[in-house]
Amino acid sequence: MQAIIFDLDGTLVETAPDLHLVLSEVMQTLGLSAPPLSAVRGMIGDGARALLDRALAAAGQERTSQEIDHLYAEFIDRYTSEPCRTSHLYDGVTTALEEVRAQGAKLGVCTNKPQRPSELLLEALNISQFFDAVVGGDALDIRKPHPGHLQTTLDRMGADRCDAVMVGDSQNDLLTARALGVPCILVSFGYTSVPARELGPDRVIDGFGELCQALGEVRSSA
Ligand SMILES: O=C(O)COP(=O)(O)O
Ligand SMILES: [Mg+2]
Repeated sequence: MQAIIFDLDGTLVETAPDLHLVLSEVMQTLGLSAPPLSAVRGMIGDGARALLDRALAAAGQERTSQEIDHLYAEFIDRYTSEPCRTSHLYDGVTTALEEVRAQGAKLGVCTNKPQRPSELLLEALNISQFFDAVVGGDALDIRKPHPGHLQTTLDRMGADRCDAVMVGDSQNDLLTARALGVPCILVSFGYTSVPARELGPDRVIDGFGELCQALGEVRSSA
């Protein structure tokens, strides 16, 4: 039985505008402006704390780790209280999830977004029922690109890595999958400073309408 593990931000859900909004609110408490949305899109992928670090660095700010802890707590509080203001599924996500589920695949989410807002977001977008496991970036001591994050997701899904395919948007997803010998499909529309095609995954898809065919091709060349 096939196991498909999805990244969340930039793969299933367009979350950058909401992350940008919360970042702006938190930075405003310091009298600072957040970087523009276009720049923030390139800062997502290593969790909320890394986003905050990168945004502060872009604003030329050096803060103590205690100050950053405080800001991070503020960020998580605000984001968790309203994780889905404008966030939305990319076109075709629900249909594609229905299709692969109907074919008997087990599905999981392996994301560097913290656990609680990840779960709330999936519920708000009405897709949480598709997943056998969701493992957020603060659920373990490690996170992507550490392969243990993907391995734990597979374990919680009751799936084997030999049956797995990772679907993501960034180098982190590709590195994580490769480290476990899992094929990787990248979407071309997510959050990555290096375009998906240049990263060299097994397949690139430009939309979720292409997912089933790409899964078939990856499986037959495995
Ligand atoms: O929140 C982030 O920084 C990234 O999350 P992702 O792993 O779902 O892309
Ligand atoms: Mg992502």
